[in-house]
Amino acid sequence: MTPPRALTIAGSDSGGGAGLQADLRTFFACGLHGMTAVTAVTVQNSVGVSGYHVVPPEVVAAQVRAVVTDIGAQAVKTGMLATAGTIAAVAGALDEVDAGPLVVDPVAASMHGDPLLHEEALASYRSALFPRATLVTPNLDEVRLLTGVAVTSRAGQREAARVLHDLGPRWVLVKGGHLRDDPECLDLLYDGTDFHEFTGPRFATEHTHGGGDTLAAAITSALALGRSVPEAVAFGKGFITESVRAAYPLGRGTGPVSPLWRLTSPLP
Ligand SMILES: Nc1ncnc2c1ncn2[C@@H]1O[C@H](COP(=O)(O)OP(=O)(O)O)[C@@H](O)[C@H]1O
Ligand SMILES: Cc1ncc(COP(=O)(O)OP(=O)(O)O)c(N)n1
Repeated sequence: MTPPRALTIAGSDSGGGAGLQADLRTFFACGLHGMTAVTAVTVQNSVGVSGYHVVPPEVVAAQVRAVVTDIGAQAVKTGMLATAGTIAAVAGALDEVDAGPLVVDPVAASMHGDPLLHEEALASYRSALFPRATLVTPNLDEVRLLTGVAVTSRAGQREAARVLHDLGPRWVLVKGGHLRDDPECLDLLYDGTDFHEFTGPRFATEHTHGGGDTLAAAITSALALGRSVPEAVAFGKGFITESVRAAYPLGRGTGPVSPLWRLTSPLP
């Protein structure tokens, strides 16, 4: 039987921990057929990102059209989009096709602080992509860049969610992984009226590379399977919690979260 399909529009992480590699692993672990529109090729390992090459925006848009018009998609996720030109091309291509709910993870930098987005592209996120999004999933650094709101508490997450929702997305998920003094990890979902809190344990690990990608890809998977946004976020939160629990060290630096916890044991 043909499984449901999801598309990620994202950059490649040569180290395999984040970006489209994390998205594909997650789609696969959730039982979906995953597809990619590659936006950038990063030179990346467990220590950081030493450079990246941007794929021409028209090639990104062509990848989106090629897979959605032939194979079809029940949901789409965006990750590293890198430039204002790519954001405009992605918005234009998604307007031409029916690809289901759109989850926008507005990736701005790696967890090591290496920039993955041109500064002028922040305005394009606000004007071109957020109004089209079913859900946006910023971390607290991205919240500050996009809104100017510096979140230091759970109350601050609510304030930021209100400001982000005014930019046009149907739903906002303000992730709380960076509130390191909070003994739990609270992710806050907002639809302009009601707040929904999703809380999980905070594990004492530095190996959280690809965590934001994995959460957003798990939510995208559940949306592709027809779940509502609150149901999909509840699924995603459970999925990322187990993926952080299963994270492993890699190389000299930071290891990835592991969506593979959901699979059966490896080959004998
Ligand atoms: N140490 C941790 N233990 C458990 N969950 C975590 C931990 N760090 C982050 N998370 C969860 O991983 C997801 C992504 O977290 P966050 O760090 O906020 O965003 P990003 O990975 O995009 O920087 C969120 O669901 C967050 O609550
Ligand atoms: C190609 C690419 N896309 C996204 C990221 C961000 O991953 P990471 O640094 O682990 O941050 P979160 O996934 O936790 O938001 C990346 N490094 N490379």
